[in-house]
Amino acid sequence: MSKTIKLAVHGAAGRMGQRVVALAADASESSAADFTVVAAIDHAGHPKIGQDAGTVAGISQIGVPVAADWPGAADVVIDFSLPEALDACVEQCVANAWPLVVATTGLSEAQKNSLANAAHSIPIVWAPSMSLAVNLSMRVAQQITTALRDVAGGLDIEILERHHRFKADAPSGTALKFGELIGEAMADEEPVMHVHGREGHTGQRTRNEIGYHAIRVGDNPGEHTIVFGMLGERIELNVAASNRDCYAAGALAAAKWLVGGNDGQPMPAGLYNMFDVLGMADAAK
Ligand SMILES: NC(=O)C1=CN([C@@H]2O[C@H](COP(=O)(O)OP(=O)(O)OC[C@H]3O[C@@H](n4cnc5c(N)ncnc54)[C@H](OP(=O)(O)O)[C@@H]3O)[C@@H](O)[C@H]2O)C=CC1
Ligand SMILES: O=C(O)C1=N[C@H](C(=O)O)C[C@H](O)C1
Repeated sequence: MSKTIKLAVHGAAGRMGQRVVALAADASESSAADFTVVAAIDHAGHPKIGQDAGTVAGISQIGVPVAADWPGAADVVIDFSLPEALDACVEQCVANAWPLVVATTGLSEAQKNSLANAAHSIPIVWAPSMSLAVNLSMRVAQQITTALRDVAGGLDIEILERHHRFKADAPSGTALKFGELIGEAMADEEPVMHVHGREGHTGQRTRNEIGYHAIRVGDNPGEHTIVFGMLGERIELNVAASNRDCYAAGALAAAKWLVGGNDGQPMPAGLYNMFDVLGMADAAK
């Protein structure tokens, strides 16, 4: 029998943590052959503490309780938690030399710096969206921006994102990443301004701004629309999740990549993203 990857899930009782546990452990899922869930970690006060993580995730029992303690051994950790929970997770991974996938969004600048520091000693994949379709759309958005940035009459770019009513951060990490990449592709002499919503007498829109609009409705698992507006026509690039499994599957792919790289060798310490995992790091920008 081939060796499976020992996976610890941080934020295991949450919406995303449950889907990671389910995809990693459910025998009907193709990725289950690769992983053994060895720890399902959440905070000590969580009402699901002590319950079987498989049951919590809506699958059959996996013999691993949701617990606040870290395991004695793991090959890799996937984190879908809260910004305030992330620091302890990073500390554990550094102390134990565990590779880490960070999916949590809404991180502070200090937390981004400490992730970069931690990546001197362990390999980390950090991305605001683990979805293949989203990451591919980011590359497409860069290409559209490059192609149209000097169009006669000018180009206006606005980012609309829709998420479920429970989401804690706005705009989404994905929207901010779209904006960062598009801003680089705008490559104007003037600095890009990131404008969050508009209200009142705003005056005319300037050329060098990117607008962000965060919509919170019902149970939407995540949708991003990038509007490229010109005089006379527009392009709308829309990427939408039907459920959370695109993110969970992407996180598992990232975990597998950290442990086995592209050639079966573990990835060295460093800060990686989903472009690296998906082989899109060098895609035309
Ligand atoms: N990169 C990507 O592809 C994606 C990223 N995300 C991001 O992942 C994060 C989680 O999303 P989601 O699953 O919807 O959120 P949830 O709130 O459903 O899940 C977070 C889980 O972490 C728990 N938690 C809180 N504090 C701690 C702690 N100190 N230690 C361990 N666990 C803790 C929460 O418990 P409690 O409920 O009691 O607070 C909850 O069970 C968000 O930042 C979201 O934006 C989401 C989807 C895709
Ligand atoms: O909270 C969510 O649900 C999601 N958050 C991520 C983000 O902030 O970009 C990714 C995805 O859109 C779902």
